[in-house]
Amino acid sequence: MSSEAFVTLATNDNYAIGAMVLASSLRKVGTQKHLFILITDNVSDKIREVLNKFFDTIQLVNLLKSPDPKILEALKRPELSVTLTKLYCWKLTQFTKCIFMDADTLVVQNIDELFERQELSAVPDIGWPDCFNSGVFVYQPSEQTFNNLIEMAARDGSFDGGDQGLLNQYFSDWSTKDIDHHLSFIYNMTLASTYSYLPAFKRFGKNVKVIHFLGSLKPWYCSYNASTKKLNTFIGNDHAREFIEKWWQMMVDNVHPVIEQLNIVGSMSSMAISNPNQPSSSITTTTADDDRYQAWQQGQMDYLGADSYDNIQKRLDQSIHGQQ
Ligand SMILES: O=c1ccn([C@@H]2O[C@H](COP(=O)(O)OP(=O)(O)O[C@H]3O[C@H](CO)[C@@H](O)[C@H](O)[C@H]3O)[C@@H](O)[C@H]2O)c(=O)[nH]1
Ligand SMILES: [Mn+2]
Repeated sequence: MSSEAFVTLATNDNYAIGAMVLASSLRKVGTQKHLFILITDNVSDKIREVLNKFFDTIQLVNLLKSPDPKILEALKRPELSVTLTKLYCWKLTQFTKCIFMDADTLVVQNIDELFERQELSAVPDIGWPDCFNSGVFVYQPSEQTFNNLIEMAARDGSFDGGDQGLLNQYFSDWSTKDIDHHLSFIYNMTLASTYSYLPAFKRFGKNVKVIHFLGSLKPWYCSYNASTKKLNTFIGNDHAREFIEKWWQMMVDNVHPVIEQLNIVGSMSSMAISNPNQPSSSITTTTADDDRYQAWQQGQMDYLGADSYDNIQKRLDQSIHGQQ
């Protein structure tokens, strides 16, 4: 077994779909590295079956039942539970070096060269470039580091309530200590950069190796027409659209056939690709009925049903009008 791995995390079926697309994209660019996913109880059995086809190892972690008192102490802050799950990647000491990638990333060129970098290497966050973005990072598994991180989470919390704040607190000299720990932006290009610095994107965009769909508009919330290879509705610039369509094309070409082969589309009563911020009833697509199944066969996949546009619109309204 290779001693180096790409590691991701999914705590629900939505992110698991993202993880499958990520894994497909990694294989498509020819990596031979181990593909590893951490999941929690909430990932459905059907989706786990599909994940098996994409990942070499699926590891279930269940923090809530963890016997470790330090973890339970930290879990008094429920919003940290997902954060702590990501930290579990440090426990994979069967590997000497790993690259953690968020489930909302897509690889478009081989990135195996990152295994030559040291812990902790990452890309500056475009919101505050003295902090790194924790969507892609090179690290070295270690029980000691894991314990230190959990201790810090329990003691100090995280300044942004997520793993990114905590990791930046822990690796606090990242921005000043060693420039070799700064990865090029091409390893974690966030879509917002196509809005905030378009000329740079036009000049360097072709070099991009990893796209990160950071923020609340995840590709799986968009509705895509596989016949026209276009998003059905999309508010945003053409570059962002192009990347989301790339994600969807990977989904249609590599993930959907596996789901179909396992006969999940026909047998599932509902496929809950839902947004945790919205009531799930309004955005659950029932795939069992014949009409939906036929639509799938014709490439008309609309995971979120007709309501997806409304939900995106609502979220955009919230950000434009500043309502939380
Ligand atoms: O309900 C959830 C939420 C997140 N994740 C996993 O955690 C990652 C991070 O969440 P994400 O929604 O991708 O966050 P971002 O929109 O990317 O926001 C930023 O803030 C997060 C919290 O600090 C960091 O984890 C991210 O790396 C950083 O890019 C995901 O990709 C998944 O792998 C789940 O499995 N389930
Ligand atoms: Mn992310």
